[in-house]
Order: sequence, then structure tokens, then C-alpha cells
Amino acid sequence: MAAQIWGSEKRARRRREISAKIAQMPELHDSKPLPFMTREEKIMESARKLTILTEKMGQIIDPTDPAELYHLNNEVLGLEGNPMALHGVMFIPALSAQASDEQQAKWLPRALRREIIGTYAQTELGHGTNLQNLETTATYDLATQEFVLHTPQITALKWWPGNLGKSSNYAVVVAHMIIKAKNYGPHPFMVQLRDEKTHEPLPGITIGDIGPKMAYNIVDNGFLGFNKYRIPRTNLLMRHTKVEADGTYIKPPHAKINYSAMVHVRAYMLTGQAIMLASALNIATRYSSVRRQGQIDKSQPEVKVLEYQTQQHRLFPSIARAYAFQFAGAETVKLYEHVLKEMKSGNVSLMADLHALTSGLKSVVTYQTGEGIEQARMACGGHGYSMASYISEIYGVAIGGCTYEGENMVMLLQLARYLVKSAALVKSGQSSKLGPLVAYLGVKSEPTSLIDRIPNSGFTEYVKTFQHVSKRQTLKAADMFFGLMEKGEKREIAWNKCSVELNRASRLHTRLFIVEAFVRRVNEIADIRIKEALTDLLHLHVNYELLDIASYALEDGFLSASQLDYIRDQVYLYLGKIRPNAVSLLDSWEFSDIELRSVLGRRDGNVYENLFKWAKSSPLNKTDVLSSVTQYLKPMMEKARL
Ligand SMILES: CC(C)(COP(=O)(O)OP(=O)(O)OC[C@H]1O[C@@H](n2cnc3c(N)ncnc32)[C@H](O)[C@@H]1OP(=O)(O)O)[C@@H](O)C(=O)NCCC(=O)NCCSC(=O)/C=C/CC(=O)O
Ligand SMILES: Cc1cc2nc3c(=O)[nH]c(=O)nc-3n(C[C@H](O)[C@H](O)[C@H](O)COP(=O)(O)OP(=O)(O)OC[C@H]3O[C@@H](n4cnc5c(N)ncnc54)[C@H](O)[C@@H]3O)c2cc1C
Repeated sequence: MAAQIWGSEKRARRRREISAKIAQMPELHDSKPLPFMTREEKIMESARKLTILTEKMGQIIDPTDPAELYHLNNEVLGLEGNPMALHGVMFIPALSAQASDEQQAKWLPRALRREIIGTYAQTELGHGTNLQNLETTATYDLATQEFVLHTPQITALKWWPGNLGKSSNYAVVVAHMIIKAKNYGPHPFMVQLRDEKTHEPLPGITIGDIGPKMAYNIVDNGFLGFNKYRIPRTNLLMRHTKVEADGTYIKPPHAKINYSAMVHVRAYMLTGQAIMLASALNIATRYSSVRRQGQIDKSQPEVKVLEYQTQQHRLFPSIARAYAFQFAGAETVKLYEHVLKEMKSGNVSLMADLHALTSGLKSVVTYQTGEGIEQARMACGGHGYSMASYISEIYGVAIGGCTYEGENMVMLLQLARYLVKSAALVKSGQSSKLGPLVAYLGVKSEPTSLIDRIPNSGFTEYVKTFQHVSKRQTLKAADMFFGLMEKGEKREIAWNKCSVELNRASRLHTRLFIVEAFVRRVNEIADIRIKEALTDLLHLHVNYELLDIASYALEDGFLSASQLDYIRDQVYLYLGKIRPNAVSLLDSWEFSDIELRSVLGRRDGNVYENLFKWAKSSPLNKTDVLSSVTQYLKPMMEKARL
């Protein structure tokens, strides 16, 4: 199963080997539990481990293999981030996709050797979503052949970029490029921020940390201002766009090609979210098979809480989602790598499809991951609320994904634009022009669902039902939009008035893609036992998801009430079938105790003894009487007694 999750037997084996090596290297372990550290201590601890990793990386992993590096980071540095998180996630990808060969030769080897640390600075205090209204400018000075970076006012300060505040000395900075008073829109520039020897900010640069956040606090998200700060012309990333010495602008082959670093992260973050969801579920499911509370049959001893159907209903559909996200994520990464290769050789025709797909997936996956992790926390009762479970930290980090790399509602609306265009093709009889991801919009569906009406239909009737509701909602939302415009409404106003319906279409389309990716994967599996276990999970997935969106299929009679009862019964049936496999389905992800960082989710199940140990090690317990008592509470009580 680990081979299915991680892509191949070799990958799964390598992960195991890497974890085993890390287990033997105490210098790479947290020196004390992270929740007992201050933010400064955590940053220090992370930097300590990061430098050891840089030294010893070659002994543990193949440093040229991104999957091995990712695993190493997760295990040693953990999900709260590290001082170089953005370096790998965005800085290097931005240079790889947007810098010319010559620029790459100059900067990439230095970045890969970690001679310099970089980040991606795009969002500003006043604008994150609306890139067209970013305010930082890069004005070309023809006389010196330099760009002059400037922050005209407070709202133009770069705000949020990870590791910008204290760790990075370089950044890819996005600024409006102005040449001879003409604004060419946002473009990426390579910018040195700090002196390479002293790490002091360079003259003309204002820089710092934006303060603590809901989670992810090892990352020093920062602010950045420029005061007429000069960089050479050749620091504009010039793979796709060029500015000649005389100010001539050579436009890119696609207007949005400069957004490729964001698409990169949106494609890769799906598996990261799946891992966080599976981690939280691993903790909750293991704990649920240790925790005994109450009886189902009063004549019997107390049961493991995992025996309760409500507990299974809380956890198992999310287990299915974690697998579904992992499989959909793997497909998306493959597609991304393909599109990137095409883009590098000048073919940009697939960019719109990839942008639409990743926008929808990023939104649905992060939202449902957040839901699943929060249910996992509640499933652990009181102990879930303790940092000893570590679930609240996982939750805090995961739901950051609903906001960064494009706010979820906004990204769903990006997919909706693509769906509406596709709907227009269908309406104008040009269905043959639909791309493969939306081809179903042009296919006539049966009048009613055949779920439970055709024996041995496998998952086909489910997929058709998802296709039906997605198509119907897309066409309905598009009709609403076109209808308003026909009535004379301006395009943008009409769009806003339909946006809730449009986003519903985007979610349904994305959920269909996820279901299909799961079905595709299960169909490919040869090992009969793995196929059986994943088929049960897939049954739970399609029935649970369909029940969740049933209103769309009920309102036009595509599904009947009796079919809904069947679907509901299937959910209950598969909860029971999955129960014996539940812990194994999560243990198959092979997270080590070092990586999970959870007292509650320990592999050995020795929860209570270790919770007590954990509590005793709380810094508050170093002394029996705190100074808050001697200084304030004791005098207060004494005064009250007088
Ligand atoms: C919302 C966005 C996409 C709007 O961008 P804008 O330039 O204003 O778009 P227009 O309205 O002019 O045009 C829309 C048009 O462009 C197509 N399009 C947009 N993006 C792409 C793309 N990447 N590839 C291909 N095509 C694209 C779109 O499909 C439309 O086509 P039509 O044919 O329908 O016209 C934009 O503002 C945006 O992306 N905003 C989100 C900002 C964001 O994601 N910021 C991330 C900052 S970095 C970060 O968060 C890091 C986090 C840390 C970590 O990851 O760990
Ligand atoms: C943990 C974290 C890490 C980050 N790291 C980085 C980084 O490394 N580099 C970087 O550059 N940035 C980074 N960011 C910034 C991040 O990319 C932005 O916060 C994000 O893109 C959302 O933009 P915003 O903050 O402007 O939200 P806003 O756009 O102000 O969103 C506020 C509300 O307005 C709604 N809204 C906005 N526009 C529209 C619209 N057109 N239609 C409908 N509704 C709309 C949104 O849906 C939302 O409900 C990070 C953010 C976080 C939280």
C-alpha cells in the first residue's frame, strides 16, 4: 500500500530507509517538544537542524531527488516551516521556470548550494489577490540600464512572503514594470536584499518579520519596502519576457506566463495537503483504537471508541479523501511537469487547462483537508485539544493553504471562467472543441441515474452521476450569467451576481476530477489485496461524496429518494468493511513518530503514560509555585483574607 501512496515500491523503500537513518541521528531530532518552545527557540532549533542537514544531506538522501528531500524536510524540520521553506517551494521554482539559461547559470547553482537564501515576494499589504493593482514599481532608467524599485506608500509594502523577514538575502520580487512611462504590468525580478557577508539589509531596503501567525510560526513571513532601489536591467527574469538595453519590450508568449511559480505550488501542494490530512487521521485513528469509553452492549466491557459508527463516520470518509487527494495530486504533478516542459519550448497551449484544474483542486482539497483535520481533532475528545496531539498545529498549517497561493473563492472563480467558456462551446454546438477535462459537458446524459439499477456496473454509474450534476450546475450557472448579460447587465456585474452559483459549479467539477482520479488509480492496481482494500475505500468515497452533493441530483430527479437510501446504506456498509483495515490504511503512509510529533498518535499506542510524561515536562512544572502566584495571586488572596 505504501508503494501505491508514494508512487512506487522504490520510493516507499527509500522513505523507510531515510526514516531509519534519521532515527539513528539524535542531532536531527527535536531537542524538546516544539509546543514547549517559544517562537524564537523554534526558529533557532530549526536553523540548527537545517545546517546539520545541509552538511549531512548526502549521507541520508540523494539530494538531487526532490521527493527524498521533501521527506527529509517533513521528518526533520516538520510542518511548522523552516528558515528556507520558500527557498525550495517558490524561489528555486521561479528561477527554474522564469529565468533565462544565462540567468539560471548565474543564480541557480548558488541557490542550490545554499550560498544564498531566497523567497518569492509578491503579495503586498494592500493587495494580494488582485495582482494588477500591486503598487511596487520597477521603473526602467535608460541612462544607467537599471530598474528602480520603489514602494510608493505603506500599502505597497511587500507583506507575507515566507522567510522574507529575517532569513532570506535574495528574493524574486514581483513589481509593475514601467518603461518610458508605459506600465507593462507585474513582472518578476531577482533582487538582492541583504549584504552577503553581514546579512544587514542593503541601503534602500526596509525589511522585517510580520509577527506571529495562527500557525506556521517557524517561518519568518516578512515585510519589505524599497526606496528607489536600483538593480541591473538583467535582473528582470527573462526566459519569456525581455527588455533590451534601449528599453524595447519583448512580450511573453502567454500573458500570464509570469504566474507560473504559483501554478507550480498549486500543483505540488495537493500531496502536501494529503499528507497533513493523513497525519491527523493517523493520530486520531490510532488513538481511537486505544481509547476505551462506554459500552455498545452493556453486558460487554468498554469498547475502543473506533467501534462507534459515529466515530467511523467522522474519520473514514476523510481517510478516503486523503488517498483520493494523493492520487489526484500525483496526476496533477505529472500534468504540471508536462506543461512546464512544453512551456519551456514555447508551447503555451495547455496553460489555461492546467491553471483551471489546479485552481479548483487547490481550493477543494485545502478546504476539505481542513474539515477532515478538525474532525480528527474532535474525534480525540479532550486530548485532541491538547498540543500533545499536535493536531491543532497540523490544522493551522494546513488551512493556511485555503488562503495562500490564491484565496480559495478567487481560485474557484478562475476555474469558473474556464467552465463558462466551455459551456459557451456546448451551447453553440462546438462540443468537439472541449478539452479532455471538460469533454463530459458535451455528452448527453441519461434521464436518470442507474446507480443500483444495473448489476456489476462498478463505479461507472457513480462517475456518470457526478458528471451529470457537474454539467447541470455548470450550464445552469452559465445560463444565469449569459441571461443577466442579455438583460443588459454589464459583464462584471453579471459575473458577481452569479459567483456563488459559479463556484458551486467549480467545486462539483473538481470533485468529479478527484473521484475519477481515484477510480483511474484503483483500475490500474494489479495486487489483488491492495486493490480490494482500496476498492472498499473508493466505495465509501463515491457514496459519501455523492450523499454530500445529493441535493444537486435530487432537484431534477436524476437520483430518486430510494436511490439515496441505497447510497446511504452503502456508506454504512463500507464504514463497517473498512473498520478492520482503518489503522493499517493510515499506518501504510509510514509516518514515523519523529515526523508525527504526537503523543496521542504514537505507533506503540502507549498514550497515557506518555501524556503524563509530557505534562510533567511542561515548563510550567519546573517550579511548584510560579512567580505569577507570588507576585499577584498570593497577595490578592492575602488581601481578601484581611
Ligand atoms: C486571480 C488572478 C489569477 C487574476 O489575475 P489577473 O492577471 O488579474 O487576471 P485577469 O483577470 O487579467 O485574467 C484572467 C485570465 O488569465 C488567465 N490566467 C490567470 N492566471 C493564469 C495562469 N497562471 N495560467 C494561465 N492562465 C491564467 C485566466 O484563466 C483568465 O483567462 P480568460 O481566458 O478567462 O480571460 C491572479 O490575480 C492571481 O493568481 N491571484 C492570486 C495571487 C496568488 O496566488 N498569490 C500567491 C502569492 S505566493 C504565496 O502565497 C506563497 C505561499 C507560501 C507557500 O506556498 O508555502
Ligand atoms: C501562511 C501564508 C503564507 C504566505 N506566503 C506568501 C509568500 O511567500 N509570498 C507572497 O507573495 N505571498 C504570500 N502569502 C500571501 C497570500 O498569497 C495572500 O494572502 C493570498 O493570495 C490572498 O490574498 P489577500 O490576502 O489579498 O486576500 P484578499 O484578496 O484581500 O481576500 C479577502 C476576501 O476577499 C475575497 N475576494 C478578493 N478578491 C475577490 C474577487 N475578485 N472575487 C471574489 N472575492 C474576492 C476573498 O475571497 C476573501 O474572502 C502568504 C499568505 C499566508 C496566509
